[in-house]
Amino acid sequence: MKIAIIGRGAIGTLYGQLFEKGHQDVVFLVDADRKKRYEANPLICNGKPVDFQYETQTDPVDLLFISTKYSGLPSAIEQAKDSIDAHTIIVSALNGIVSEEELRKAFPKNKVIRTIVQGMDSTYLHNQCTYKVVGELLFGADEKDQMEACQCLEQLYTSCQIPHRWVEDIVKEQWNKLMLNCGINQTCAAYYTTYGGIKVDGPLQDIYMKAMLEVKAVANAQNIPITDADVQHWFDVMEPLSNEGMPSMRQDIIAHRKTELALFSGTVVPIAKKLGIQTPVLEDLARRIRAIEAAF
Ligand SMILES: NC(=O)C1=CN([C@@H]2O[C@H](COP(=O)(O)OP(=O)(O)OC[C@H]3O[C@@H](n4cnc5c(N)ncnc54)[C@H](OP(=O)(O)O)[C@@H]3O)[C@@H](O)[C@H]2O)C=CC1
Ligand SMILES: CC(C)(CO)C(=O)C(=O)O
Repeated sequence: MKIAIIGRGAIGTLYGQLFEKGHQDVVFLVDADRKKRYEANPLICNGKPVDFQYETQTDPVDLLFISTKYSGLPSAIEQAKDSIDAHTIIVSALNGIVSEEELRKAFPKNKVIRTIVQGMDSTYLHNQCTYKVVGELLFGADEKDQMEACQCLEQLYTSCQIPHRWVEDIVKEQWNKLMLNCGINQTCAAYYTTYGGIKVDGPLQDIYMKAMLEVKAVANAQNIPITDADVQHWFDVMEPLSNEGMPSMRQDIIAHRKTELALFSGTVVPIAKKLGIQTPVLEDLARRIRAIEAAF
């Protein structure tokens, strides 16, 4: 399969390597400046140089895999235009639920398959990527005409030995992950804390919990069946994480990068308002994060 990846950071590097190990034809689509920069400074992954191929444009690919942060999505869409055609399947590894919607608007002839990547410990900073745990990829159809594309992805991920699950209800799974991100990412970011700070009983854990429950209420009002057991599950998943670890949004704040707030409270609060649901905790977290960003 010919695969183009846009976004050579923690996630793009990890999946680029897995696709290449699975003998796929992988190219990273980049603008001219990045091409120059990437070719001059080899990427180091887990201590070894990685020789990816970088192009500004290529013949239409079978799969377009987008792994920029949300702030890079508009330029990734522009970048992709000349390297896809109607047969190209599009996958977005971005957190949240809106990147697929934006990609469907930009590329109405293509199958954009809802996807979640999770559980990896990949980090990327200054041309260095490290990971030990590859995590897993969840995907699924939210419309009937996506079955053929899902079958194609199932074969690809299996042949590349990429841990994956083709799930029945991908919309529910995406809201479930969104609930975690709205809670843990935003609380750690707004209150300058790590996983350790929200694992102990106290006001921060309360905020984390209340933010998740607000997302659950918004999901349930749209008949998306998130349960209390799903909320509890995230508490159990987060428990063994190291106290010093921190979610991506807190890392963005430390690095003075624009956060992905638009994917979290920025997505849920407007939906809640339309449904007449109160979301005071999500709104307060958003205010705090905007204030931190404004002071960069
Ligand atoms: N990291 C993780 O463990 C997880 C991440 N996610 C989600 O996955 C997404 C990607 O995250 P992550 O990999 O951590 O992000 P990174 O910041 O590590 O990587 C994003 C990369 O995208 C590149 N980029 C931005 N715009 C363009 C463009 N127009 N053309 C080409 N490249 C571009 C940047 O390149 P440059 O460096 O040259 O500016 C950057 O290296 C996010 O939505 C994140 O929330 C989800 C689950 C886990
Ligand atoms: C699951 C979690 C919280 C892992 O840190 C994540 O998705 C993120 O950091 O963005």
